[in-house]
Amino acid sequence: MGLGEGDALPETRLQTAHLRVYRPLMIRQFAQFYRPHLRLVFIAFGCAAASGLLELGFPMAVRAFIDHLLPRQDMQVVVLAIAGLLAVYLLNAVLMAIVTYWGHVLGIAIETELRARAFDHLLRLSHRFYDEEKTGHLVGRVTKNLEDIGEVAHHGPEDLLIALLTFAGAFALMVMVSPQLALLTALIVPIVGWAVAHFGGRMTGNWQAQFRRVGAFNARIEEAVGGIRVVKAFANEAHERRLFAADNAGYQRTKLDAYRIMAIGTTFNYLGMRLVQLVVMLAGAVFIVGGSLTIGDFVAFLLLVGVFYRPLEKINAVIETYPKGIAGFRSYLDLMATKPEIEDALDARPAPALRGAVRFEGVTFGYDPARPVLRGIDLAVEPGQTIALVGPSGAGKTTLCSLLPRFYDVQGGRITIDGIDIRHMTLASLRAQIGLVQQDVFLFAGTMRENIAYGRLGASDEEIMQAARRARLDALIAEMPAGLDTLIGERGVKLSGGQKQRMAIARIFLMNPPILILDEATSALDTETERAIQQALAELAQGRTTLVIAHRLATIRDADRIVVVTTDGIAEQGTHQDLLARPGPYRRLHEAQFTEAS
Ligand SMILES: Nc1ncnc2c1ncn2[C@@H]1O[C@H](COP(=O)(O)OP(=O)(O)OP(=O)(O)O)[C@@H](O)[C@H]1O
Repeated sequence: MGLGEGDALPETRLQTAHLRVYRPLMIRQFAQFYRPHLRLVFIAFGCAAASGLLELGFPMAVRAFIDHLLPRQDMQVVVLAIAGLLAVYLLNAVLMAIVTYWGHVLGIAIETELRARAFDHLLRLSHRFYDEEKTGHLVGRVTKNLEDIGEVAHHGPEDLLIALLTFAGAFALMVMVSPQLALLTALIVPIVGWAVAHFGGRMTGNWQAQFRRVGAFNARIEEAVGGIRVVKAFANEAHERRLFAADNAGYQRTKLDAYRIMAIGTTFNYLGMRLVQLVVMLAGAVFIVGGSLTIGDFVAFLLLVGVFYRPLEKINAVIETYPKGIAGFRSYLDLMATKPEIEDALDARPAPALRGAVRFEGVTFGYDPARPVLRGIDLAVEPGQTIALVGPSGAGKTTLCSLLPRFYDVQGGRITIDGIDIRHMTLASLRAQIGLVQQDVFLFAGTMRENIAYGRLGASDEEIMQAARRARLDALIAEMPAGLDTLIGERGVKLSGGQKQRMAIARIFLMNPPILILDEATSALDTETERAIQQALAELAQGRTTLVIAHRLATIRDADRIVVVTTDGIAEQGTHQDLLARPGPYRRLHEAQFTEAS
């Protein structure tokens, strides 16, 4: 289906990297999800098969009724036969109820499992993946895209089984009743079968497009709502509305394409089926007149044609569900095929309790390997030392620090802690020993207690309060009407910048790691808050190996060592006094800030 002009979908890595997932492989991968539910499979499919067989019996019963019972004109036998049919119907009703409920239990169990795996996979994917992807897209992949898989998981194999049974069974009976009519029917069936397969395939493609569309506007909503304060500050509502309208219209077009396919597909199927009926009626009439077919045979045959087509009709009726489920499973497979860039090595061991001797040895790294940000960096930090990283914006200070918890892996050289290459430690044990206070503090929409406790889940109230006290948050908590239970809004919007930073510091007090990375906030705070935060940070750094990314030189005078990072690497290092004494970049930076401040 063609995309209109100006209609290009945002190209993200995941979207363009659509794998060609071959059908047999896909079916095999899907089949493995049934394995833990074999009992349910047996119940649902067993009942479905039994129900299918009972359905087949009905036309034959009608045939016997017309040709053998009616001519006897014995009401007692007629009533008996109808009572027998009632019993069969009741049994069939029970079977269908079982299939409906337990079949869906099975389907939903599979859908839930897929969703859990997809979410788990998202948690495992690395920073680089998230650098490229948009949240809105990813939300769609775990929610809407998987919606109909449960339906397909339930109905797909069951319908297939019933289809096979009824096709084979009905056709055998048709041949038995009238071989000539059966042959005629068999000639027309492939046309209808082709239509179902063809339009189903086109719908699957359309659903994939719809998912991308939904992803695009989810991302748009997520950005506009997430950045609503910026949108309003620039009074750019009209601009956002226009962008959204374009996405919305794109989705509308794709959906209309779907309904066009559906309309044509349904018409084809309907006509195909009716055509068979008419041909059978015409030919049947000729055979009846010629004396080679009884009325009972004729009626039974027409009913058998109905049974024969039911699976096709069913597939057609759910033409939305199947292709949507298949497209959803493809999107799931695509996501799962994206391997986490950074994972535990096979021989990784949990790190012991670290002392914090950090060494960067000839470290080279670039987000794009062709354009390294860091080249041959050598840096050694003794346990408990505080090292301040300073230098021009974009020099790679943050990048250097993000290599330590392995948010990205070095491309050359290595990083060791206490002499162990960090790639030989398990990620969880490494990261549990590195505390990170970022410039841009992220808080979850919850209470102050929950946010502080994120540093160590399961910490007691006493421990949380102690961490809050050390982060100079106790006065604030005492002021709040709900104390620690105060809700702080999405991303902590109800807190001030300084309060958010102290929340981040409290978390790390609770976490109590031997290594610390402080990305100093650039925004200036009032002197009192600034002092409170500096005191809290100084206390936090005590006894821990600390890397501070410093923007204001005044805050790092007491650092054990100051390292000046420039785009060409480490330009110089030493104490504040040492560096000031030389006419190097530090002195220039210092003079610049000093002149600015005065
Ligand atoms: N996630 C990323 N993907 C691609 N490039 C990045 C990414 N993060 C940073 N960069 C680039 O890497 C370079 C170093 O950035 P980095 O944030 O490490 O600098 P910095 O010294 O910490 O700067 P600042 O003092 O402004 O915070 C910059 O050129 C930046 O554009």
